[in-house]
Amino acid sequence: MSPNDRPKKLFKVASEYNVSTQSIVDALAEEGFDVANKPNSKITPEMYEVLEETYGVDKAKSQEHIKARQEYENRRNQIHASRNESVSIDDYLEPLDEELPLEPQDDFEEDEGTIEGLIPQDEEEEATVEAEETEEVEETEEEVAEESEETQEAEPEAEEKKKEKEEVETAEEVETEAESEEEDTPEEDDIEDAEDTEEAEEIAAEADEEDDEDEQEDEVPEEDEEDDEDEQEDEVPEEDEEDDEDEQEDEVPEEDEEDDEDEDEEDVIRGRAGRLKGTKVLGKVDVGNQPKRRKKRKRRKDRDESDDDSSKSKRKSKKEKKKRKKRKGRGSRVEEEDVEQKLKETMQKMKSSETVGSRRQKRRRQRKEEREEEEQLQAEMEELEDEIIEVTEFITVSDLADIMDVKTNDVITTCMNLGMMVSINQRLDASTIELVAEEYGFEVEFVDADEAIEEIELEEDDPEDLEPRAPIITVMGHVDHGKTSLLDYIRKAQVAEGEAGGITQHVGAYEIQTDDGRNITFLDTPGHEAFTAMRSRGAQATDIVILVVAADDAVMPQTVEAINHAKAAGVSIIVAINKIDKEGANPDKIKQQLTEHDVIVEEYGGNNQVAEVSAKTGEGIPELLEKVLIESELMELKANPNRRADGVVLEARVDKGKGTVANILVQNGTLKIGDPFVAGPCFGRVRAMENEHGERIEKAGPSQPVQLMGFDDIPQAGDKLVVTEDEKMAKEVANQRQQIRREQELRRTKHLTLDDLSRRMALGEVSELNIIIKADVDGSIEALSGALQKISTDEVSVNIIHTGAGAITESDVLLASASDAIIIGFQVRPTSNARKVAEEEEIDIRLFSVIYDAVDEVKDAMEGLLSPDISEKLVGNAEVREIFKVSKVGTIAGCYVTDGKVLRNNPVRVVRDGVVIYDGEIDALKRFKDDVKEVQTGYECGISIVNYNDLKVGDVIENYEVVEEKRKLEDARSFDDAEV
Ligand SMILES: Nc1nc2c(ncn2[C@@H]2O[C@H](COP(=O)(O)OP(=O)(O)OP(=O)(O)O)[C@@H](O)[C@H]2O)c(=O)[nH]1
Repeated sequence: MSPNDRPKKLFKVASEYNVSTQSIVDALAEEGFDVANKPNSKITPEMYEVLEETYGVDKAKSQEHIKARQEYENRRNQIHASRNESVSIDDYLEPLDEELPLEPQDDFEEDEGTIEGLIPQDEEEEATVEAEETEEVEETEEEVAEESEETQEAEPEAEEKKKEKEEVETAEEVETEAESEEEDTPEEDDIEDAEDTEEAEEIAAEADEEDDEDEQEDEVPEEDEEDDEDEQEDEVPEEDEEDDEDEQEDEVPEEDEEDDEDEDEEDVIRGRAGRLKGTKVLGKVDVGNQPKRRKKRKRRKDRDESDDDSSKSKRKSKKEKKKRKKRKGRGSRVEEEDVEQKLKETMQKMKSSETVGSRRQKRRRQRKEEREEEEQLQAEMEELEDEIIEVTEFITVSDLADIMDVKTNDVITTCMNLGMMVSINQRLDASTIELVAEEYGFEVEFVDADEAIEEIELEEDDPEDLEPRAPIITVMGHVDHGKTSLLDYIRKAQVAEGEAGGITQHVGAYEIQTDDGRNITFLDTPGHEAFTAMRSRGAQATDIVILVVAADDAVMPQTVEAINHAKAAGVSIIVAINKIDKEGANPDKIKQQLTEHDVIVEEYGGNNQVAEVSAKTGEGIPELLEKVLIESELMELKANPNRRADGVVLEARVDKGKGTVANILVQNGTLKIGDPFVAGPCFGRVRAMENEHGERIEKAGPSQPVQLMGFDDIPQAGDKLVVTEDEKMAKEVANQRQQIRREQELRRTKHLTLDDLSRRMALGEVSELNIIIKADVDGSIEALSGALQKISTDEVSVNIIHTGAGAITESDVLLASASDAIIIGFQVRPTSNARKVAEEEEIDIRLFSVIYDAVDEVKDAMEGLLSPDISEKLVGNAEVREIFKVSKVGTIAGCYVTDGKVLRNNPVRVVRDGVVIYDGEIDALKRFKDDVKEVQTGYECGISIVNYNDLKVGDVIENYEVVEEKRKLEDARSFDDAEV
């Protein structure tokens, strides 16, 4: 996934642009994006684009700055590196042809070849040995150079130079001492003063090597300038890249002040010296001075005494060779020029070889860098992977700490810093987990506990195995429009005819057969309540809804509700315009009215089939059934009867004789006697099955309703029943589900609430906020839904699934439950039934008297800022039972306190038929003739309201108080964000 496809978090984007989160929020707000100033707020690619436009220039500038800085650093490093490499003499030589295709070793052989010309044949062997030694030294010294380079890169230049000088001095000392065999060991102490022990050891080792060479040289009888030259040559291989110009130049004149003739040779020597590195060489230069020689001589003397004859003779021959060479060099001018020429050529080639050498070094360094880079990248990748933690919601503080590998106390402290007091075993909700994890640099992926343990995977059917199945129908419609009559008619007409004895028992659904032998299954609980109650448990049994509308009536509130419920479930709607036998039946009017609710019948160019029927006469019913079958064909409803069955529990109860029985609708596969199954948190084995006629059956195929026995416990309507491989598995899954259900019941609210919204958003569970609006009048509904729809964000869109005027009913609550919606009531109240169901189903009902309060509250919830400082609390209700008109005083309502209590000083609202009609204050609260401060439930009282005399019997006087709520975590968080 490209980074642009994925929303970024606000705080990351802020740090990317190096601006405050508030600035980002403001900038986005200007462009119409509403983003909460929370670190974890998601910045979508679209917002990111906007920010790129706003801050892109700054970002580019800062990137340029970074780039410039990097370039500067690179340049600086290069200078360092090249200084280390180029301590060579090359800098003082003519520029050389880079093209020379030379490998160092070959070059060297070639060099030797060239040297051959000037070195007598018998010296060739020695020259080769020397060359090999040089190679070795070069290799070692490259490594040393690399190390020293690394060290030096970190040092300021001035210091570095100083250090180099110190090194030179140290090395000189080392070298000087190294000349003496006896002093070889103690010298290491000095070397340790140099920057690297390892390097120093090498220095020592090389010093030893040089000793050998020097010894050989020293055996030359005449110790004069020629000796110096030899020495110089021997030193050459050890010249370090780090050597600096001055040092190099200083050495030479010191060594060879008088020897003008050897000037060119000196150049040559410098060239060779440059190729080989090592601070020790510089020491050697000094060693070339008198004291060194003296030491050498002394040592030679010692050696002479101890060495055996063979070594003596060997050295002698070498010395002689050298002597001859020198003398030869001196002997003729022409030869000298030749030598000069040859040496120059040699140097050129050597220079090339050196270039190759340094290239090799560069390559090596490059490879090293590449390797390091790769390793770093790898480490980063691993780190990134490590950064994502997978947790289930409601993990305890200590478990979270364990997963993040931090101390529990630290997590507790972090929570405190975030404004939460938590204990070690406290379970954290999703948004808190995310916030805490973020503090430790972790990204959270929530794993659904249900998913985590769900072991039953329903395998996909091969399309070839699928066979058409009967459609499953639910009949819905407004009260008294004829749902039951229609179902009854169909049942009697279609079932009673075909089956002897008709339907003898209630199995929640029944199958009918049309004249041409095709089956239709009807769920026999009409109305959307049952349908929605089932759906609210995650089960959808219905394929098609028959929407019954009485032709002599009109599209009524429950018709609209039924439409909304069906649409929310994504179920096809077939309209049955009933009671066409009645006078005044006007099917066209119904069709027209339905279009207003997006149910457009075919003749009006829509997709909804319509049948005009009479449940009384049976007219049009065959056509209706035909249309149902056409619809089911269009829907290609198919199932595979040859597999393990799955289905849905329609209802369950305990039967005295049979034990737990449940009505099951088989949806796929074939359910057989003996099948082990799991249904929600229950499990069992099919002991017996009966059809709707009370007959025992051995098996039941797709779309077939059965009454099933064999449960270990009572399942709930809507639980999914799945046949498992064996009973053990069924038991395991059921147990796990039980555990999860228990935990879920303990921990989480069943349905979405505004308080819960930000948490659910953090879990990624909510992408739309479903709202049901109930208000006093249509005008309020429009205003409210318009305002609410506007606050949709990219993250969460506000989806108004149902609106209606009047009190909040049970049906509204059930729809909210099935669609995971919240209910917003504007100047209306829930009916007592609705209130009860809402409590059971944990549906969030919010009541408002000001439209903008409603909008603000939803907006705050979406931004995770919910928990208003001020809220209303219902104190009690009093029902108006009698009205007394008292002149000069006004209307006094004789009331009965139905619940809670009525307090004299609290504000009141007058609610009529679930709709708030007045909001005001109590003028007088009386028990008999006494003014009282409060009246408890079950007592009668007299209430008069300031400036309101229009009270009627049946009104409810709602007594409420305004409470100030403590700020919650979200608020604390928002303060923190403001500081970010
Ligand atoms: N004339 C005539 N009367 C009908 C027809 N269908 C239903 N009725 C009558 O309408 C009344 C209500 O019918 P029900 O079937 O109870 O209506 P319902 O929609 O099931 O009503 P609830 O169960 O209260 O929701 C009954 O008195 C029926 O006899 C019809 O097609 N024609």
